[in-house]
Amino acid sequence: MLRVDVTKRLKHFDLELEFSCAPGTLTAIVGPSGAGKTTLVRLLAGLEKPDTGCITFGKNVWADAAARIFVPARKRGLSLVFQDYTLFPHLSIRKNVAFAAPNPDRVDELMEMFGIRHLASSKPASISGGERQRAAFCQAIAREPVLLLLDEPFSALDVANRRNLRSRLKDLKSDLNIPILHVTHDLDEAVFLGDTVLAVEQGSLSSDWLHKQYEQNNDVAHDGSDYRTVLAGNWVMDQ
Ligand SMILES: Nc1ncnc2c1ncn2[C@@H]1O[C@H](COP(=O)(O)OP(=O)(O)OP(=O)(O)O)[C@@H](O)[C@H]1O
Repeated sequence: MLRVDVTKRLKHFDLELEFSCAPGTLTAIVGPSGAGKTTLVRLLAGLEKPDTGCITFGKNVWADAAARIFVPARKRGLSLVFQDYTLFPHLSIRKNVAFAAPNPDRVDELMEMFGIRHLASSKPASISGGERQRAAFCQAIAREPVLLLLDEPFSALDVANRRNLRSRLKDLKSDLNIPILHVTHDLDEAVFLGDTVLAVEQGSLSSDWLHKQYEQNNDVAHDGSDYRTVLAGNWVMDQ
């Protein structure tokens, strides 16, 4: 279980967040631009230190401001996928995916699942953006991380690639059995993928923003699900 209870002073407001994510579940983080979503990802990834509070993963303390404990990114055993794919340009796609992967069989299985097995010997520069992002996903998962952090991983993709990757992620979610944190601007995507949807506004959890979005979206999400159902359930954590 990932537990987060931190504050961090930002330029215009304080980030103050408290929540937890269980293994096998996906927590979608939504909210307006500049709300602090990427800062949260950077705190979890070990790229920034909280000013106060703790981040723990199971029995491991990753950050504790009072005790001056801070475990750096490379020692947290997590994977991070951004909007911009993070592949080594000089390595083939298979070597990229296999980089830091403990189990070679899993590499081939994941490449098959993400539809990039035929690109095994290609270099990143010679394949499409969507294929590169699929390879970046495979690489992130093949490392067998304890936590998967996704920061707008689909936002540079066209609709078809976006849908394809979304579905793969949904299929994999419970199999991976790790907490997944997914930052997105797309509320439909958050509702489609998320077991929990957290809205962050000005650094704090707030369901107000989500309610406003729901009203503007005319009650019904594009996939047919009703935001009202989502908002009435346990999906949204109210502060
Ligand atoms: N290290 C920092 N120190 C002080 N302020 C920061 C720091 N990093 C980001 N900020 C500020 O904190 C706010 C939140 O930024 P952040 O990138 O986390 O938002 P976001 O929700 O991810 O936005 P977007 O959806 O546009 O990517 C912004 O006003 C930003 O200028």
